[in-house]
Amino acid sequence: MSRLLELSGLSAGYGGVRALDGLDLHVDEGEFVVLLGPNGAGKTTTMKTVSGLLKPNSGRITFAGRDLAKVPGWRRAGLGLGHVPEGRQIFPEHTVLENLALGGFPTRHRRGENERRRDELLEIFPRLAERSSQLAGTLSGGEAQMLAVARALMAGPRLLMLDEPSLGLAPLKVAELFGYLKRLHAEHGLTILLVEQQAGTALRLADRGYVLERGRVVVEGTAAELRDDPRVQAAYLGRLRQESA
Ligand SMILES: Nc1ncnc2c1ncn2[C@@H]1O[C@H](COP(=O)(O)OP(=O)(O)OP(=O)(O)O)[C@@H](O)[C@H]1O
Repeated sequence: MSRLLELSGLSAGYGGVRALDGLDLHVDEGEFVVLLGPNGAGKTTTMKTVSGLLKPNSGRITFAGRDLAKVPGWRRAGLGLGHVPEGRQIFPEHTVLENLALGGFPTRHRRGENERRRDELLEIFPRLAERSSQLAGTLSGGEAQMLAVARALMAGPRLLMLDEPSLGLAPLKVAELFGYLKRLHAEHGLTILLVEQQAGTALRLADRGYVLERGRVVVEGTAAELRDDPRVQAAYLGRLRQESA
């Protein structure tokens, strides 16, 4: 498996707040990797520095063999970096189809390619097909989250980063959304980096994971290793039990 994303010695922060403190992690092509950790550990900040929303203070981000230091944020989607940020950020005044069309914008595909991709995504997310002309602002939370994921996929990313997509969703909707992610990974070979508070669910889907604390990696391993790790169990056991109940 070839290395798709690599962060080495990454430090970043907000004014005087140090959010990432020498972070090292990687995602290989075709992997499903999860980032776990308590509130404020630096998970969202990690994604923001990768997508270019926040400039790191030091360290290096390499994507598909390319140092991202000199690649501005707005060009990173075109390189194959898809980011579904916390809070979805779809365009509420536009329809489902218009949101999808805007998602295809960063990559200049051949004529017809965006339409083909859109139709494929509407097949994967039939609920969006049923609501194709509905305004995005009137979708339910679960539908809006699916639209945010589908919109990011319109650009044909090599890596899809998702920041707590389960936030605010009812358990059944979380299961449905994660079912789609699993399928996109298993059947379409999509590489995924997922930030998730629901550790048990995330570790059932992922190949590998990292636990962050205070901007550093404190545990890393395969999903099975993380599930068996006493530190992960101590931090997440209640949640793991709850989720598997
Ligand atoms: N815009 C900001 N201004 C100042 N400090 C910030 C800002 N965003 C995040 N921080 C701080 O940076 C640290 C890391 O935050 P981050 O959002 O990356 O954590 P997280 O692991 O994603 O947390 P959560 O699980 O609560 O979303 C925290 O201490 C947070 O308070």
